[in-house]
Amino acid sequence: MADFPFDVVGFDLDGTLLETHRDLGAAVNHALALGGFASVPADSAKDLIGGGAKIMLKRAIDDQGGLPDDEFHKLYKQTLAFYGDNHAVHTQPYPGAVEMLDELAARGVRVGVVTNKFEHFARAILGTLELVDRFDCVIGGDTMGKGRAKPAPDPILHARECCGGGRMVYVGDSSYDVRAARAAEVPVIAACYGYCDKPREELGADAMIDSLGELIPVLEKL
Ligand SMILES: O=C(O)COP(=O)(O)O
Ligand SMILES: [Mg+2]
Repeated sequence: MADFPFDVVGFDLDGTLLETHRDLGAAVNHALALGGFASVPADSAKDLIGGGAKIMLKRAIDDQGGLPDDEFHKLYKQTLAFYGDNHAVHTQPYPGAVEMLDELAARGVRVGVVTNKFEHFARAILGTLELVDRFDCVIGGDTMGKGRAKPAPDPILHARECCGGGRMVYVGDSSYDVRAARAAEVPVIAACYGYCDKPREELGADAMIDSLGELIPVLEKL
């Protein structure tokens, strides 16, 4: 509808649209076990998410003394292989996600995913959950090339272009998201129910939501 204030809404994936920490945690724990490290409790996995799988595994291993690069790399590959086979065992959309996407579609708003996950994982998960066709684009941490994932502005700007341009807002749960949106000069909403790596007031978003059901009313007031 013409009076909606945004033409495009960009969404982060982990901790914003999808609750993914149990599957990500299982992949990291698989690699930690192979490396002889202690596993991370499922809830603590939430604190490791935001910068992509490599940063997630690195944080977990560095907390236990670290590893030389070549050994780390082997475990990183094992993490990816495990996650590839087990990407949507426990993963599910947050409550209200589907209804909110329906509502945006009914209003003619275009939607894109901008995640730091590899694009093929994001597409596979959204495919398994039968959500992938709802998005006009899926931009992963590898889509734009090295050094151009969030917090760089590139993937958000690219998503806007893929969605036909216009007024965009971005929704994400971590400081990577807020920094990327700021760099892209796009307003940003913090998903405070997600895997926030900072206290909510310190994220520096333009508005905060505690559930996806709050998003559309918040956008209408922004
Ligand atoms: O997998 C991660 O660590 C980050 O993914 P996100 O950008 O969708 O939150
Ligand atoms: Mg996230």
